[in-house]
Amino acid sequence: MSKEVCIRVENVSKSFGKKQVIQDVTFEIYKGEIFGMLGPSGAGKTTIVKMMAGIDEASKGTIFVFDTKMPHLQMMKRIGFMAQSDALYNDLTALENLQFFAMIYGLKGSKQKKRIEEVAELVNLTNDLKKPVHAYSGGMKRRLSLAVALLHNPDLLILDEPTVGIDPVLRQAIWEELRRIQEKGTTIVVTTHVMDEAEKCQRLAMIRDGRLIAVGSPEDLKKETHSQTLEEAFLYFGGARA
Ligand SMILES: Nc1ncnc2c1ncn2[C@@H]1O[C@H](COP(=O)(O)OP(=O)(O)OP(=O)(O)O)[C@@H](O)[C@H]1O
Repeated sequence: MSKEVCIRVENVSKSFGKKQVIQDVTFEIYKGEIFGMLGPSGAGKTTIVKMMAGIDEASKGTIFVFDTKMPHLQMMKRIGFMAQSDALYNDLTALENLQFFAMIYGLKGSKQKKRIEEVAELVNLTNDLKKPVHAYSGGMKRRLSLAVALLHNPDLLILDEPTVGIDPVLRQAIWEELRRIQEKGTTIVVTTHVMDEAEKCQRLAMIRDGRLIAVGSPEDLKKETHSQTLEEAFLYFGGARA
């Protein structure tokens, strides 16, 4: 794997009104890796990935994606973002949803058709495209959201809790898909509060109370803290900083 930088988070803080929720966070994500953002609910994972995706702006500090300061409209076209709640049109079929978002990305005609077929195949929804989304299960909606995020072939894919509410079998299928996408050279950022998912990432950032408490590969983070599990390592780093 190359060590070229995809995302550089530099001294980033974020406040909502008087409440500071991200405190001077600095780390890098390399091109082509699956990078995890691990932390409990409310730690600040969503806030950080939204700033990476250019949906929100840092109050202090800077985020660079492919050396471009975010937010940046052109760069956002190279990013696929899957939010925590599915932003789908329930009354439309899955195919119509994909066609709608493809149009927004400027994909038309035979190119659009081909790309929709590809992403549907990738998330295993080829045979369910004609169903209205309101007839979809939660897991199918997540997979359709992933397909939407992949439509424009992004160089960077940012997924906010992609497998929440998804059963273990589907969760495994999604991870297999992510690895396939990674093999094509895409950098993937995934937020999670689940330790076994964090284990699947090449490297991860541990976030607690808006602070970066550790960053490294799951192996290194465990070794460094003489821990058997990532959970133990997380508690160690959290406690060491408290
Ligand atoms: N728009 C907002 N206005 C005010 N506070 C906010 C806003 N968005 C997030 N926060 C606060 O920022 C903190 C971090 O929230 P964030 O959603 O980033 O955490 P998270 O780690 O992604 O949690 P979860 O796993 O539950 O999604 C929380 O205290 C949250 O209440």
